Amino acid sequence: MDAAQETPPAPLLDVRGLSVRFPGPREGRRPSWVHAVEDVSFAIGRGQTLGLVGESGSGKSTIGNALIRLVTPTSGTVRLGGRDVLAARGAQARELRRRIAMVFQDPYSSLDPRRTVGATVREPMDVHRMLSGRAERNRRVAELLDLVGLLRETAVRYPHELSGGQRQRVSIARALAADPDLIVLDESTASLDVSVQAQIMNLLRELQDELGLTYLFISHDLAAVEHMSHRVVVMYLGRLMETGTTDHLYARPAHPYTQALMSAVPDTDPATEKNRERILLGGDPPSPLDPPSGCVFRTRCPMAVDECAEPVPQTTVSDNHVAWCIRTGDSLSPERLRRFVH
Ligand SMILES: Nc1ncnc2c1ncn2[C@@H]1O[C@H](COP(=O)(O)OP(=O)(O)OP(=O)(O)O)[C@@H](O)[C@H]1O
Repeated sequence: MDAAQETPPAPLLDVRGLSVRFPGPREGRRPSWVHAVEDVSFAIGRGQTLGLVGESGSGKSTIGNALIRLVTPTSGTVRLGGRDVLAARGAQARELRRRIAMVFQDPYSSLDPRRTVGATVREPMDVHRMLSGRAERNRRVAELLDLVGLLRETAVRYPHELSGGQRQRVSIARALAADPDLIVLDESTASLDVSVQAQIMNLLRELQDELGLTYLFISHDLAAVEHMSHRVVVMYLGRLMETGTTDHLYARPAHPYTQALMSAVPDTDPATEKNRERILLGGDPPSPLDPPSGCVFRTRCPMAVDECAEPVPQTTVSDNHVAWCIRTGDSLSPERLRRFVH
């Protein structure tokens, strides 16, 4: 292989040092800050899916919202196809906004109840003045409904006439209408029944293969993330804990937080479920108003030592797999294990 072939292609999305702080309650005269996302970096290659996983409050939605500029980051850069998303203004900002679409969790509240499906799906094309006129856009709406597995006649219906799965298909058609490069899927299957969830995930994968789409798949559901993603990022309290290819990370989770998350997923095989070691984390997550120094997970971590209060270096686990933990590769002492494993 020559040098040119060895250079990996530039990622479609490149997020560097992203931090988002929200104003918190005032303590007397002093303002306070919610550290929602702190110094997060990741990249997604074109046609790939990155899974973003973590418990409620870990900062996942804030990252998605920062990408579509619903929230303003405190610092960091977001590049799409090499162009600076956060610094863009005017026509360039509108163009970049078109190229990143979002599908939200709740198809019940994210669709306007007074608009027909056709008008809802057409709206992004109207906003971005795409195609040559309304007739052309309506033709495209029909194609998009086909693409997401809905009958063309659905265009004249209203959201309340549809099932949850059908509504989420409408949300996906609407996201596709602007012809985006990247789709942020924020808990997009979480409110659906298990069987409908599987159908929507399969639809998303088929669309990715067909259209070369790139996804940021945000979910607290480890199994859904494993099914959908090429790479995974694990977050806790606004910080990165671990990232790697899905196969590596699920086969050998290196961070104690990832191990705890994975041990909490019920095993579908009752024989292995009975013998499984479950790590129960003590206490509640600390307040994002006053996160711990060093590793933010240390206050609940069964492996924590004094040095964990110092800044955490990045540790290479294997090719394409890193963790932010100084105890990676160490095993728990039997006494510590007894305190945390039930
Ligand atoms: N507008 C806001 N103002 C103040 N704090 C906020 C705001 N939005 C989010 N937060 C806080 O930021 C932190 C991260 O929230 P975020 O919604 O990004 O987490 P999440 O991982 O997506 O969780 P969930 O799945 O529950 O939405 C939380 O502590 C949350 O309370």
